[in-house]
Amino acid sequence: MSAAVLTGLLGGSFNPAHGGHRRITLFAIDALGLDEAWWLVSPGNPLKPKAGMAPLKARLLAARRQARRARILPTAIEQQLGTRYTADTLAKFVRRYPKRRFVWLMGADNLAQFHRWKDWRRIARTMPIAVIARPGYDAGAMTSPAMVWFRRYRVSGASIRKRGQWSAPALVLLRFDPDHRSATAIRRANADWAEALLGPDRDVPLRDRLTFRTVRPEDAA
Ligand SMILES: Nc1ncnc2c1ncn2[C@@H]1O[C@H](COP(=O)(O)OP(=O)(O)OP(=O)(O)O)[C@@H](O)[C@H]1O
Ligand SMILES: O=C(O)c1ccc[n+]([C@@H]2O[C@H](COP(=O)([O-])O)[C@@H](O)[C@H]2O)c1
Repeated sequence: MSAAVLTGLLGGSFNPAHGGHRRITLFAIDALGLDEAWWLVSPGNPLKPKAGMAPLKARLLAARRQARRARILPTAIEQQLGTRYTADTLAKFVRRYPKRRFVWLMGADNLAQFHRWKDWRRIARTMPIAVIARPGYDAGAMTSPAMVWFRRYRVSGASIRKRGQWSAPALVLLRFDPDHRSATAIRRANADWAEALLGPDRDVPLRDRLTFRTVRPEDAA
């Protein structure tokens, strides 16, 4: 019997996607022995303001560019599922893809505020979580309320590599060369990135922009 496909999930605003996303994802694929990763381009992070958030279409297009020629599949599946909260998305995922196994990936900035996410302990019980070090956030992540709870569930990357031999909750802390890139810095340097990317489509009303065809995880090889 062949082993289940092991897929990493990196949720994000991707406003816009940048080389740091690509690099941390490739690093996680390697460190955890993942077969692939899906980027879940969020319709809207529940904890982030809507102001300044580019249309989903532009964020997905930028994500596709960043993911080129890598085992990374950008998707707007939360838009299709109608979910905003990660706990709801992941509950649907495990029902929808029973033959896959998933690992939730996130940067240390998200571990620092993970205790503010809806049903964060339920997320932790749904699948292992791997946290990638991020400059400026590692100390806050280590002392965060969620990390206090996670301490007893720490495992090594090697234990994720041994497919089928782990169960959630499980937390892996991944250390590597710090990557200083951020979407905030890109927006500061180029506030019009989405307009430029959408080109002639830029005047199409948002509701029509959202009728674009998304890559669906089912289409993944
Ligand atoms: N340079 C980085 N190092 C480690 N993790 C990162 C890095 N950039 C993004 N991430 C992680 O990737 C995921 C998606 O990030 P997101 O789309 O919010 O980008 P961002 O650069 O953090 O954006 P913003 O600056 O707008 O907050 C999050 O889990 C985030 O922690
Ligand atoms: O479910 C929540 O309560 C929740 C709160 C904050 C962030 N998230 C998710 O965290 C992921 C990272 O978001 P971001 O904006 O930091 O890139 C993205 O998938 C969000 O939907 C989820």
